[in-house]
This record gives sequence, C-alpha cells and structure tokens, in this order.
Amino acid sequence: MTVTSFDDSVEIALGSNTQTSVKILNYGATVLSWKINGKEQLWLSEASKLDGSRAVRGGIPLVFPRFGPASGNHPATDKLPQHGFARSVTWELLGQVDDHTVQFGLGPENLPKDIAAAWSYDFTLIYTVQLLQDSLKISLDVKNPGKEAFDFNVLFHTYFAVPEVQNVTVAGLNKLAYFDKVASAQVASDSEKEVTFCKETDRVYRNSPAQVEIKEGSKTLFTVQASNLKDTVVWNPWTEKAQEMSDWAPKNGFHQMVCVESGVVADFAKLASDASWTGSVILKAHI
Ligand SMILES: O=P(O)(O)OC[C@H]1O[C@@H](O)[C@H](O)[C@@H](O)[C@@H]1O
Repeated sequence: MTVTSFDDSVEIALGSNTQTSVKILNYGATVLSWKINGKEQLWLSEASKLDGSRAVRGGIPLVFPRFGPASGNHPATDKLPQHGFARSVTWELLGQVDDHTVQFGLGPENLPKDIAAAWSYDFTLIYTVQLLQDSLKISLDVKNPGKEAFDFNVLFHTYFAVPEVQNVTVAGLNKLAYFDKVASAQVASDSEKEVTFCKETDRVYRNSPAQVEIKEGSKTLFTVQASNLKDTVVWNPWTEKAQEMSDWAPKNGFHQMVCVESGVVADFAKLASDASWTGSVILKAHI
C-alpha cells in the first residue's frame, strides 16, 4: 500500500498494484474516485468543479450538519446552505493512520467567517477513509468539545457507478415506509419488491436496515453496510433535474449512477457537551 499526498488531494493505492485505489480531495474531504482493479466504482460528473468553488457533483460528498434545504423550523441550522457546510470547505489532512488509512479533520478554525457565524458551535470532525481489497470503509467521528449541545444530520452521499440504472434495484428496503421528496408525501408502505428506477427518485427511509444491496438482476453490484446510521436516502435525478443542474454532465449520465446514502437525516441527532458520536459505512463492490 502507498499513500501519496498532492497539493489538493491524497491517494491510497494497494501495494504496487495501483489499479486499486482511492482518491480524496481535501476540499470537502470528498472521495473522488474508488477503483478496484482499474474499474471505477463511483460516478463523478464530467462538469463537476474540483477547484473548491462548489461542492463536488459525484464521488462521496459529506453532508453535515444539516440534510436538505433550510426547513424554516430549525433555527440552529436554517442559516446554512443545502446539505450543510462539510462538503464545501477545505479539510485538514491529519495524515496516515496506517498504510491504507488516512484521516481528515475539520473544526471551527477551518470554516469561512460567514459559515462560522451561521453555525457557531464548537466541534471536531474526524473523517477516516480506509481502502481494502474489495471495499472502502468510511467513518466519521463527531465530537463536541464545547459547553453547548448541538443538533446535527450526517450523510455519506455516495454516487455509485452502475452500468444502467434501469436494470438496477436496491434490495433491503422492501415494503418499508419512506418519505417521497418528489411528491412531498409520506408513503406508508411500498408495494414494489425492490426499489427500481424509471423516473426521478428521491426517498428518505427512516430506520432502514443496516445492510442494503445494489443489484443488477440476481447479481449484487454493491453491499452497503452501515453502523450507527439509521436512515437511507435513495436518489436519482432523472432527465429534468439532471438538465437543471449546471454541474451535471453528461446530461444522460443519470443512467450510469445511483445514490444510496447512509446517514442520520430523518431527525437531528443531538450531541451533548463533551460527548462524541461515530457513524461508518463499509462499501463493498462485488466484482
Ligand atoms: O444538488 P445537491 O445539493 O447536491 O443535492 C442532491 C440531492 O441530494 C439528495 O440527498 C437529496 O435527497 C435530494 O433532494 C437532492 O436533490
């Protein structure tokens, strides 16, 4: 294994076999690329900005401390942009934990003034990315060294690369209630056997199972194994939404991706003074 630091990013490669690797941008601590034997496992928009001017469109952006747009009923995070600030600020590379693991850190000192003013809590985030032979383990520690408790959402907004989303299903969410963000309605139970994709899909499953699978027919493409992350978001923008996003390319690229995102988003988690919290996901690619 080798870890190489660049000015704006860090890359971990498996031994001399550089065909299996992960690349993380310091901006947002966003995983940009995860390759196994040369095959890219994540979708990244060709029009995504990678220069720190806006959040990366693709890979694994981190959502913290709020999910979605301001709701108007949560003053502590309502001044923050959609999906919070973690994905659109530059993290500090803390270094290597071992030859296949790196850590990034973020605290109030890393925030631009306007964001620090909008969310003035004391906090420490430690993001750990570990590359294994066929999987990627990503883990976030949230610490509250301050005197005041704070609320937070967190989400690993993973854009999986798939051959054709219309042939893909997400298994493990069968018959669960979900909030349909497209219809803005709670759906009591789902008659579909597995989640399928033939239109814009934007669902929040509260208290979802720890393990879900992304499948193509009977073949499992990815297993997503979450710890201490009770919700799952499933998203594909489809034709019109992709068209509307200036950083989405190619426009029909939504056929080659699906977001299956593990997190705590249906409700805010609360972190008391001096408390800490950890959530992690193991993404396993079946190749
Ligand atoms: O365009 P953004 O801010 O990256 O968000 C992308 C999508 O992220 C998903 O997590 C949300 O459920 C969607 O509603 C949202 O459209």
